[in-house]
Amino acid sequence: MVKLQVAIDFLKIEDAIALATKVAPYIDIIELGTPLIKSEGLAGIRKMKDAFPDKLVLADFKTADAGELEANMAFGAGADYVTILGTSGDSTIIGAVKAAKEHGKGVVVDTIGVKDKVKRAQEAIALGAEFVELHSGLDEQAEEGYSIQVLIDDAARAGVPVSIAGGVNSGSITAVKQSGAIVAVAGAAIYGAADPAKAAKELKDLLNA
Ligand SMILES: O=C([C@H](O)CO)[C@H](O)[C@H](O)COP(=O)(O)O
Repeated sequence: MVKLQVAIDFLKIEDAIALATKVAPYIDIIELGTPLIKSEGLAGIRKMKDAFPDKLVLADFKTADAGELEANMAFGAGADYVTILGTSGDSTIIGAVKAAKEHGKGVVVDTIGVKDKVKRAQEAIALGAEFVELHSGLDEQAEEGYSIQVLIDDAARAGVPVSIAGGVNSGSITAVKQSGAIVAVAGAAIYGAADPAKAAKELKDLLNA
């Protein structure tokens, strides 16, 4: 079953927890987005995990250096996953994986800014990442001509466990599922919807169809 991850790009943890409360029945992984973590810090991760002890919580650190140290910070605060940038050196990923093993948690390597996402995904899994996020960030999505199809094609070619993030919505999530991705990440399609619970349920139903 493909997991559904909600990416929460709010700035206040109270707003993030209120959103998560609405959508939790349909969500497998709750992601604290990078802006939320910069705004609320490690305390925000702890508050989210305390509110949802039975959900997987992902801290979207996008770590570029000091992989072991930063991963230890995230796991110590209650995160089940931490993201490390694929553009960082192998030693950064290796350090984070070491921390993950010590905590019984997982590293997700984020390919934002990586040119050859398929190759880096394969390398990251070989280094011990649990899965790789094939990701086009908010700025890239705003560029003219952006299409999530590139990520969907990469996922089908990667042959390793991947998630897809970068404009997943009700129009694209079936293709995301068919690509072989193990996690579909949806941010604005859920938190920007008039009825986030309805939007999350629709995405979950499409994944389960
Ligand atoms: O990770 C994200 C971005 O870098 C800002 O933190 C987004 O949450 C991710 O791209 C998913 O959001 P949507 O593209 O809005 O689905």
